[in-house]
Amino acid sequence: QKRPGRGNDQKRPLDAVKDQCREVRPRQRNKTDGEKETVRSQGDDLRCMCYSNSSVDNCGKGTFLKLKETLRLLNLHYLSLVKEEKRSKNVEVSDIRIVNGSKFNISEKNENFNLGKEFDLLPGIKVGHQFWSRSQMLLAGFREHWLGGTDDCMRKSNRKLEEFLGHTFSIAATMLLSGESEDSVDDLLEVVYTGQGGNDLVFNNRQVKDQDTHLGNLALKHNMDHNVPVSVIRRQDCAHSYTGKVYTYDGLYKVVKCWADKDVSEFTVFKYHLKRLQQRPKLSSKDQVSTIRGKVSKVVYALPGLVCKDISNGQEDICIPATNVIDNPPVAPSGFTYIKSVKVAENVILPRSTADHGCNCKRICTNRRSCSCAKRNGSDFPYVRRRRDGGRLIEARDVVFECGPSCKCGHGCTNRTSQQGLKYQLEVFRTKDKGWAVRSLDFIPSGAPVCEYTGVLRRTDELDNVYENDFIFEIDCWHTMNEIGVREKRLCNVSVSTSDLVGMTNNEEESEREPEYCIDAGVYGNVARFVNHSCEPNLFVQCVLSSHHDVRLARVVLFAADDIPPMQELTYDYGYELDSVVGPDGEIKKMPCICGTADCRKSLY
Ligand SMILES: C[S@@+](CC[C@H](N)C(=O)[O-])C[C@H]1O[C@@H](n2cnc3c(N)ncnc32)[C@H](O)[C@@H]1O
Repeated sequence: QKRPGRGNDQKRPLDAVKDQCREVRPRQRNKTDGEKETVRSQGDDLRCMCYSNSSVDNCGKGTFLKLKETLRLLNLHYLSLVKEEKRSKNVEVSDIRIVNGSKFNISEKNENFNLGKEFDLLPGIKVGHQFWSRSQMLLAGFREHWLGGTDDCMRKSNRKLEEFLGHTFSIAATMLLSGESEDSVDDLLEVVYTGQGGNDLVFNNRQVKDQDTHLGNLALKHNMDHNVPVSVIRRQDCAHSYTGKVYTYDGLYKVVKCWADKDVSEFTVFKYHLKRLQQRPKLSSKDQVSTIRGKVSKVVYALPGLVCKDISNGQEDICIPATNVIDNPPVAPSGFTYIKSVKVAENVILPRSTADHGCNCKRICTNRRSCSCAKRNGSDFPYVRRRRDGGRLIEARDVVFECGPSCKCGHGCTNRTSQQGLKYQLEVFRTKDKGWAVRSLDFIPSGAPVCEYTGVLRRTDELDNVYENDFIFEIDCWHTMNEIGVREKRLCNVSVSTSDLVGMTNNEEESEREPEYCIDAGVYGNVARFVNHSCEPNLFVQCVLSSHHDVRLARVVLFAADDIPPMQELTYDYGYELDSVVGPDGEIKKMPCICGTADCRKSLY
């Protein structure tokens, strides 16, 4: 009888993305798509692109996934560049270098990654969508120009303009509000924007000459004259972002007025009064907190429905609040005891860490040729660390060998990234239909460890309450390495030296058996026990070995597969094989999946 368990089909987020991204093509619009239409707004006629409902649904969902895949590929590219930067002093990772990288030259980007720029609803990019760099916006096709506030469509999109408006003049498609040069009138519904040009970009950004009516400035006037709305992006500082900035899509604005003015130094500047289109989706107050300011302000965000200040009872470095705005009266999560690290069942013996497990590096491991832990990872370091991002896994692997108790390096070594405890402010919250769930109040960068799955480390064949227990995680590292069942190997170009590993068997029959050990979080567990399943998850499961080399007893750590904005539910793919769960009556058990994603498999198992 197969038991409920997880980890059968651990997705390979980045590898899978690499294949799929090749299929991404510029969006082909059908005839009914993108027809000129007059939309009533604030008493005026506005001319903008309008998609029929069905095509918004079809393209919107498909494009959303393509966008996610493109951004994953971009993140992989970024982390690989950071690795290169660490190895060679001549390589510096800048946003522009990311775009100019071989995989991402602009022409290839246009063919493979540009999702199509429109003047209205941008497929795949909803109001509130956050970008972490200009390169992300560029590669997603959201903007076409690297610099400047206003992205006029004169150069690349004349054909589109002709199709759309019958004109060949420039139109602004997107504009960036940096919060630096705008007038004080910005209440999220109305903005007075100062045009572009004439400022010292290299030194202090001050106005050094008059602005002229070229490019973006002219384009914005055309928007006003011809009633074409412009997509507004707001830029904010954000410590978690690798560029130090976050760019939030704030929807469509109409240019209602423009005029020439004098700035404090008496140079001529152009001013544009913009009003947000009321019929477009609004940022909800929660989103405004989380997206407009780039991260959740803990003062503004008072955690409605707080039922427990810290489910870890002070065990974690960062408290984990629980909220419940669903039940009446609201209840707190119960029926388990929080444990920060794995508890080993009495009849399980964890191998002892011996000197030959450890590396001899001093302080931090940097030399991939001499560090014995790096050698086990295919003569490479699996993590990179930049600034204070705490370390990020470049790509999902069959297994990651981290430094451990026998290593001579210190606790700050990047090759101990998953051992540093919680780094993000997580919240357990009650959902309408899936019980408890987890989200983060902080931005989580892709590749960052989110939490380890803790519980009691048990032999799988000794579980007693298996049919009622939803919290069992089977440790299937060995199965992934050997592509047993539906599991797929990760990172095919990295071969793990099996001579180092314990728990391996050459006996085919034995190796095909179900995982021998599992982590049972039914009674003892941590925040990971509340993370739900999704068919399009934003986390992935990574097996990690740090204090021993027995793959059957590997640690299980959840990592971010994407850049995850605040307030988004955290999920991973439970990876059940279909029809693999058998009930006490011998019948196959089914559990419908309600993750709600476009590509939902409709069944957990
Ligand atoms: C590890 S627990 C996750 C936390 C759980 N929601 C809770 O309230 O404790 C796994 C259980 O959550 C529920 N669950 C998680 N993801 C789900 C999904 N996508 N669809 C339906 N139920 C889900 C199922 O009942 C599953 O057995």
